[in-house]
Amino acid sequence: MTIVPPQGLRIHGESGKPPRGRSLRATKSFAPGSRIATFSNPLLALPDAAHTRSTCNWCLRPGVEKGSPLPPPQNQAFTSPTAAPTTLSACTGCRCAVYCSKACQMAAWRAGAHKLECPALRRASSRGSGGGGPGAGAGAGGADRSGVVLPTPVRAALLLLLRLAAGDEAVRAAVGDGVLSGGRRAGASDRTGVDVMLEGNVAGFARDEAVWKDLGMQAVAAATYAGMEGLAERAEGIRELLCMIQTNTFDRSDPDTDTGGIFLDPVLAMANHSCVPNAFVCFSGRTAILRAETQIHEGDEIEISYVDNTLSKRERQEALRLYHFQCTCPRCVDDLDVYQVCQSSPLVPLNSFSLQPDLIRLSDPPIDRSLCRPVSVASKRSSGLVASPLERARSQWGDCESLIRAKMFAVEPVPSVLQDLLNFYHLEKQDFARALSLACFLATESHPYAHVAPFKPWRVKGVMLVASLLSQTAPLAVTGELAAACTHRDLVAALSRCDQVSMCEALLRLVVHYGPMAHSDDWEVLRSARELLEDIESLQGRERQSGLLRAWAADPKNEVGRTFFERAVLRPIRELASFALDIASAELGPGHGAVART
Ligand SMILES: C[S@@+](CC[C@H](N)C(=O)[O-])C[C@H]1O[C@@H](n2cnc3c(N)ncnc32)[C@H](O)[C@@H]1O
Repeated sequence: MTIVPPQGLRIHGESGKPPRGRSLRATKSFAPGSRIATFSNPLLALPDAAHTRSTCNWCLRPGVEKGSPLPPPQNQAFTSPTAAPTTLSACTGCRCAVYCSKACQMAAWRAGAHKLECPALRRASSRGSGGGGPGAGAGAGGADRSGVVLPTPVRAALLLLLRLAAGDEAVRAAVGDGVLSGGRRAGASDRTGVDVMLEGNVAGFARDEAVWKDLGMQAVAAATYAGMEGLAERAEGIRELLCMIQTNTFDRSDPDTDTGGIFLDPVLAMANHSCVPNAFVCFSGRTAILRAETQIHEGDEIEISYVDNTLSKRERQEALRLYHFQCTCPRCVDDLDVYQVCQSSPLVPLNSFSLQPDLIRLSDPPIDRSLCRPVSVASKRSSGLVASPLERARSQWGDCESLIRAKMFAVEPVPSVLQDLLNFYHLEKQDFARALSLACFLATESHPYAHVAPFKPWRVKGVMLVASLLSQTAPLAVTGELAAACTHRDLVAALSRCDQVSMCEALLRLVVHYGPMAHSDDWEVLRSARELLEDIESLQGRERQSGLLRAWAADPKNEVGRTFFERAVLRPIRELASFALDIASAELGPGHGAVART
């Protein structure tokens, strides 16, 4: 079995060799936003336990299981407005895995080893019904009448174990033979010339007693369901396998498109981490796409960020603990904030076609660090225990105040708190005008500094959200219903003065331009934008505005098009954004609930 890295990439270095083991290197240059490589034959691509019944277990498309009640309405900004939910049917053998078509079921049976997994899942259902089987406490999962849903790492280990025992060479190259025997793992490089044996950081995991114990329970569960129980050494080998899974598996969750799952490819797993990465990974079904974030030259190491790299140093280091290394990237060494990273980024000029085309402002932001005190508990993660987005936002508002005084709107937790409040207005209260004001603020004052490349998925999604909210407020403004739906009189008045349709069209043109670089041509967000743009283009009487916006999109320096964009799009977006902080302070600050009415 020869593992060949995709064209444009090679694996460099030796496993376990300080300071960072092997790495991925570019064998040619890549421009920002370009596709470096596609990985479409992964070792593992599975829904996580929470999504096992709401995702096709082969193509990973979200859907609804036959006979289940429809889920609550999705965030319409990110899903195609005309798309009907995909129907999923359960495998009649295990009653656990669900598929969107016979073709997917067949593919999973043959290529995805469901043939091996199905009897093991049946075994798990019969032992674990009631949720009490081995490993049931090791993560999400549990049993119901439809068959057991195993915790994600247990199912991943089970599948790899079964494939290994069946002589699967790709699995053997990645995890070695020792997993089955408990002995030292045999190197794959002896046979293939390319060492893709996955790093497990076993000693690092073993240092944490609680984690080690949990991995041990998961190993016993996987061995039991695989029918391999009994050998203590084997459970040790499987615990090592679980360490490899933890270290190398990507989380492909995206709450905006309702996807959740894991992905493992032994070549992509060779990419090391940096908090100022030059590449990023996105997922489309069973495929991972590696894209250049900055200009990459031949010979450069490809570095991705394993964690949300807009977080503070302390939070990034906390999130990186799972990987057992100390990050020495320039951002960590000098403890740079997102504004400092942005100021020195070579990507700033790309923003001339964006919602923040003022390049001087990006390079020299109008912030005052002296007004900012250290944030005490800023953590998106630790606040996850708080019940609702609104409560979470309220609990963190205190940490935002000094950052807001310093005008550092791109530093966490400000963007997360405003996003939570936006979601509250959008999805719970359906106050689209207030949600729109917050979305305009984030898209102009936070996202461009935190994600300098305008093709970064988070930026594109932020623009799409503004467009989608405008598509909801525009008809309400025409019928006069906006004032009834939103009590903020000045905001409603400002919105009524705007040419909302032109604003929406301009934003959709940005999404359609950057979407393929952010992700792929069949990205849900892009599909949604194209549909909406088609609807707008078919509207009568807008030929002049559409012509000007087309000219601006074709050449952002075009004088006439640019002037129209600035007057009809940018200026109103800034005006709508100007209400955002008052809205937030009225809703989240002391005496909250006294929502501004003027
Ligand atoms: C997904 S693997 C990456 C490939 C790995 N270097 C190898 O040889 O298998 C993740 C592991 O690589 C190492 N690693 C990744 N980024 C690193 C960095 N910036 N500095 C030091 N070690 C790093 C850590 O051991 C981490 O747990």
